[in-house]
Amino acid sequence: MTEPRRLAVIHTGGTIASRPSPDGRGVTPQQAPSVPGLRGVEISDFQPFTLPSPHVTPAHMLRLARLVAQVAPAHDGVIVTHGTDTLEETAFLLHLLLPATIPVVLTGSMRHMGEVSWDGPGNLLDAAQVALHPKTRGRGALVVFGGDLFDARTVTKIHTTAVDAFGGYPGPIGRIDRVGQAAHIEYFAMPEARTPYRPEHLEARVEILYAYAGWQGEGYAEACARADGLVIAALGTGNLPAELLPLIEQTEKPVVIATRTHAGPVLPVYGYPGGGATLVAAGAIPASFLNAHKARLLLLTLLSLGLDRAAVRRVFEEDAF
Ligand SMILES: NC(=O)C[C@H](N)C(=O)O
Repeated sequence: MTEPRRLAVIHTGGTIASRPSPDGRGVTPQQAPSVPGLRGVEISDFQPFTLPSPHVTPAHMLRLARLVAQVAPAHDGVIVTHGTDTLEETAFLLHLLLPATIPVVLTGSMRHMGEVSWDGPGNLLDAAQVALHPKTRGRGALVVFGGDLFDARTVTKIHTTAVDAFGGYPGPIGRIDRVGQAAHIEYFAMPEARTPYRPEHLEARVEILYAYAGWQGEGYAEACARADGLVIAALGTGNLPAELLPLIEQTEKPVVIATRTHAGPVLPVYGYPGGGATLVAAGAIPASFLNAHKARLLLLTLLSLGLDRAAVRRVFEEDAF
């Protein structure tokens, strides 16, 4: 007889654990779902917290990363159920903090268990089969949703209600389908080696500012005074209105320039005041291809490790994440 494979399922809340609350005030996380239809798999459930994902903080993510590292050696795969609103942030932090040798797959649902179109069971089964599959070894944290497999660095929530809620440029790195009962899993690229970051805490303060036509820097000075570092969701390839240039020139703290555009890199192309080239010359750090909220988590991790602005710049420049 073959040994059963061991799967750890870590429940954290979200719609996948939700139902309408008895008081009629709306849908809330209540009950962890179970993984359907897996034969020859021994499941251990863990429930470190049960939260809607807008309530999840970097401190919860750090706790979760430690729990995954703790349970992984005794299991063949780990899945994490999570609310979809901040799922990509938790996935990216697990990617940053855990070695790629731990197969950890995050999933959730867009419809709750009381709805006819409840998408929890399919996503759970997909996540479990992906986590346990030999081709998943060495890929670290992944997101599985609607049959698509996503890299934690590029995945993002692209729809507020659709069941295929996740995407992001350049798209999925793999796919799970079924032939009869058997899972058919393909990856479109080989895994990459990388070294995880190991912060003791995530207590640095990093805030995000969102650029818009006509922004004159309102809120910048206040955010800069409070925070250890800033991320700006800038325009296009990382450009800002001219008024921001002198503010950034005067800032000693790291200012990372991401983009509010949904795909593509931040590059020092434009030389008009506030153009990307002038911001970089003023000391700002381009976020590469990370969206603003993932750039924030990377900056938060690096500042919590005590890196200075020059060292932070190198990490972003070298895509060392
Ligand atoms: N589909 C979901 O899970 C959304 C929910 N608001 C959450 O992120 O917790």
